[in-house]
Amino acid sequence: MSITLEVAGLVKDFRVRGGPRRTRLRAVDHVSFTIPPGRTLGLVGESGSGKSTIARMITGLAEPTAGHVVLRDAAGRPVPRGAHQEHVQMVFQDPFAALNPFHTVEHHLARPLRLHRRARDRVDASRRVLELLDRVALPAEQIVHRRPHELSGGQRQRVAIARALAPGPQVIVADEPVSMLDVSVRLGILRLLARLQREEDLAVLYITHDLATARHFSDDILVLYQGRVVERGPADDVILGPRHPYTRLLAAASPDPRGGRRALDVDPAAVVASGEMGVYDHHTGRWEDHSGRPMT
Ligand SMILES: Nc1ncnc2c1ncn2[C@@H]1O[C@H](COP(=O)(O)OP(=O)(O)OP(=O)(O)O)[C@@H](O)[C@H]1O
Repeated sequence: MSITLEVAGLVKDFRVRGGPRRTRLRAVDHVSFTIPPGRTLGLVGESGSGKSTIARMITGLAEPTAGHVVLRDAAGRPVPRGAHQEHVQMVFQDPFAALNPFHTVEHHLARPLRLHRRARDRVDASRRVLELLDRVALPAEQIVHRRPHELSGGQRQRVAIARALAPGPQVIVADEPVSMLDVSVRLGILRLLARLQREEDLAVLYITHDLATARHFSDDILVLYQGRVVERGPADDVILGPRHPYTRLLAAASPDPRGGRRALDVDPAAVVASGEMGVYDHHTGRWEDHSGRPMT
């Protein structure tokens, strides 16, 4: 089954501790996007811009203050809320924290298989566990009885990806899936996610603050600043021809692939001053306000 992820007008407010009652922080401010099957959307923005909060609302770990997360089947019908968990799975930043230190690789994978009725019995579950490990290019027989601390960081993240695949999801939310891994294994994990996406026609939300991998592994990019979308469009257009001062700042501050860091050519104050600017949409080639109306 192919699934499209639709996020419409998503808002999340948090109560600020210690402040006067009713003080709220708007962490996510009317964010909308659609990810069809077989596409990757890169969600970029610096720390605190609201990326993880969006991921948590999509996967049902947090309730939106307003707005909707809708999954649509190939005929455009919404999938009932109760079935979301089976269709949407998350890959977290820290695979060590995401896995239980007391349980073996087999346990981590057999459990979701049984919970989501993807295995008939114990024998079938064991067979499918080996298949899952194969799909994430791990030496199945060698590691199936190991515990998380007996694996390398990259292997742990592959196990976490295998676990995310166990329920047979059509949507994967990958929240900074390589930022805690050794640089030498990052590319391998991103290529694995890209291969799985092609093989399974998955809709992928790739959350990162790294513009270079966002460009390489995403079809489209959405730039988030203080909970708001400020720029969206095809990955190359956004990264190579940024229009919003904030995206320009991000692009200027990101490491030069030839080594070293580029000097900032945008004044951060200009970014703050542009807080009232709208969203630049490369698909339409125009500025829009935050409800999608063209700005003059
Ligand atoms: N449970 C919470 N209670 C109060 N404020 C929160 C909570 N979770 C997040 N926030 C605030 O919401 C804003 C967005 O946080 P979020 O974690 O979504 O950002 P992020 O872009 O994912 O950052 P990072 O890359 O550091 O994870 C931040 O200002 C954060 O302090």
